Amino acid sequence: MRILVFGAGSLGSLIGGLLAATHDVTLVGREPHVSTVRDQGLEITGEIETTTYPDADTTVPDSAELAIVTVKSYDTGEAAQALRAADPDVVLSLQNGLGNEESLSEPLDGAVLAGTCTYGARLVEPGIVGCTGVGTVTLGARGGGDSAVAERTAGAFESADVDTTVAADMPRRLWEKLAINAGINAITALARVENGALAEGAAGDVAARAAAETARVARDSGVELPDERAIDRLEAVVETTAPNRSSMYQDLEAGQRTEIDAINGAVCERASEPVPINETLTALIETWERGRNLRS
Ligand SMILES: NC(=O)C1=CN([C@@H]2O[C@H](COP(=O)(O)OP(=O)(O)OC[C@H]3O[C@@H](n4cnc5c(N)ncnc54)[C@H](O)[C@@H]3O)[C@@H](O)[C@H]2O)C=CC1
Ligand SMILES: CC(C)(CO)C(=O)C(=O)O
Repeated sequence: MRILVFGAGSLGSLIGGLLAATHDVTLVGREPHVSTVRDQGLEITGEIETTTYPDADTTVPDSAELAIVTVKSYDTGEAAQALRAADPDVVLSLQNGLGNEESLSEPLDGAVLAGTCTYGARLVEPGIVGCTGVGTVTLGARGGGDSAVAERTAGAFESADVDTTVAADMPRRLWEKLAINAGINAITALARVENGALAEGAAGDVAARAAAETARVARDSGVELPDERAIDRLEAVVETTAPNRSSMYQDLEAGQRTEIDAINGAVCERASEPVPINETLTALIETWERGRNLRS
């Protein structure tokens, strides 16, 4: 399959690098990473050790069967505009947060699939990406239901040994992942603690309330997600990722913009009643970003 990965940072390089073992892959990213990959191949280290040879460029090729989007959520609009030149048959977002599929489907004609990914990735240096956790890609029709396009796409991932599940309930799965990120990311970033610090105590209670608020907004949006399920999933991820620094904590440490708008901000935006925990977390992270001139 001719695949383009838009956003060859940590996750895009890992997934694109793995897919390049059996597919014709182009990584679209920034210098000096793309030149290094073109000249020397992409080295994957950590829990998976291999080198593959995707093509790499700073602009999109003129066609693609599948475009996988792995930019940060605040860059999705720009990615969608850039992808118009490739006119991909199918577009798949593996990003965190809510709203990415909507931003992609507006300017693009191809089918847009929703996805989540529990692989862990970190760009170590140009040409080298670390796999910090072997996980699963879950994908399916963005509105839910069966999808032959999703089955074909999953087949392409499986043929490259990327563990993949096709789900007929992607809206619920996106909200479930959102509840986990809404509970963990901003709190660990503000308190400068690893995920495991939320296993007990006051911060853990606040995280559970953020996840429960998210579940309530999901139900108001027509997605069946009980509070208990959202909190159970949150607690399970806190336990399995206990030593991790959340992506938002890492963004704050690096002085970079966060995905707050697509996580806690997305809960606030869709809420028809007050969601005080999500509102507070959003306001605090936004204030930090403004102080750093990271948002207008
Ligand atoms: N890193 C991880 O382990 C995981 C990340 N995610 C999600 O995946 C998404 C991406 O995360 P990361 O890979 O960590 O971020 P990242 O910042 O490492 O990668 C994004 C890359 O996109 C590139 N990019 C942005 N706009 C571009 C443009 N117009 N042209 C070319 N390149 C462009 C950036 O330069 C950057 O290298 C986020 O939504 C994140 O929450 C989800 C699961 C795991
Ligand atoms: C699941 C979790 C919270 C793992 O750290 C994550 O997705 C993130 O950090 O963005």
